[in-house]
Amino acid sequence: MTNEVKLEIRNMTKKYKNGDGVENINLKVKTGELVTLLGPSGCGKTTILRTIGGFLECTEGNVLIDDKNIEHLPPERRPTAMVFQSYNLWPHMTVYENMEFGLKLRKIPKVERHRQIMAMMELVKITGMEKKYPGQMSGGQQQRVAIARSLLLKPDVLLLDEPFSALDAKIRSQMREELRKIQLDLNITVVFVTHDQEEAMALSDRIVVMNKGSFEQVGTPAEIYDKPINHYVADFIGDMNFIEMEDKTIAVRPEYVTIVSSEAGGIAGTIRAVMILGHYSEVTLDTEYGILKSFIVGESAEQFHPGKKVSLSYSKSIEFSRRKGG
Ligand SMILES: Nc1ncnc2c1ncn2[C@@H]1O[C@H](COP(=O)(O)OP(=O)(O)OP(=O)(O)O)[C@@H](O)[C@H]1O
Repeated sequence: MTNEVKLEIRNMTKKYKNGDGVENINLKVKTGELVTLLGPSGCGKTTILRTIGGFLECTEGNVLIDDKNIEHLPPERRPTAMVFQSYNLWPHMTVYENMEFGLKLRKIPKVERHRQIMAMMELVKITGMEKKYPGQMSGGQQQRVAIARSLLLKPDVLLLDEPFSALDAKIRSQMREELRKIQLDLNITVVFVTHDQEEAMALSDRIVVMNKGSFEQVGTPAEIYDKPINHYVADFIGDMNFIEMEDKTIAVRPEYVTIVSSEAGGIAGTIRAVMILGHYSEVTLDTEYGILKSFIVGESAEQFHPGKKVSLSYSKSIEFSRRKGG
């Protein structure tokens, strides 16, 4: 990643006729950076991606790549390429033909096309599948073809709209890792859309947390996780306990909650349930602040059973004032 700005969205608003859309969006993405738009369904992630790709017109504001306004350009003339959730491969073309199509349009000579396609197939690990049709491949393989096809166009900015959401959990995390590696190796600038916070945390240089058409917080995964700026972000990312006081809310991650014997002071609680989740256990407790959770690593959760009276303390917390905490 470098410090130069590759993509800039400046004061962008996109409103649909019914009033839905996104408002006053500002974002700078650096060359080689992977920025993820993260938020619940309907918050406007795809709308932003489509305005960058040229599939939607901004109502107000600009989209710039390398400081040049690209708004007058149709999608195919923009220095962007988009990969969709549904792969969008041409079913009547082989893998090879799918990948070759864009290069032909760009008048790349045949020998050079072949060289580039073979190298790209190797990069995304689909070597040997060039004669297959999309219908003869798994979802993960088809998405590899779709990503390869986009990368062959050497876009300045690659736009990925929930590319892995149709894949099962294991393939999904594998694809995520591979994408990140390719993206770093080739130093590609990526805007990635997902509603999956784990995917966003695992992949991104920076995450934009969205809510109802605007940005709540922009930051590195660690900043978003450790220093959420408000109740919404704290609640949306990871697990969080909220302890409501008169004038403020104290937010505590369950991994920072420790359970001790009831004589020890702190917040009194009664164990409600213990769930062993592999490498850690989730203990839920009834307290005067409602239900609170603690994550415990290792075997120590075995000493807790429902009904046991205990005491809670926490080592790290974030405070939101009630007024602006929202
Ligand atoms: N063509 C359209 N006409 C009118 N409203 C639209 C149109 N497309 C999207 N919307 C609305 O704009 C808002 C943002 O939609 P968008 O698809 O950008 O959200 P999203 O965050 O990508 O959601 P998802 O995760 O479900 O894809 C939603 O309220 C949606 O209903």
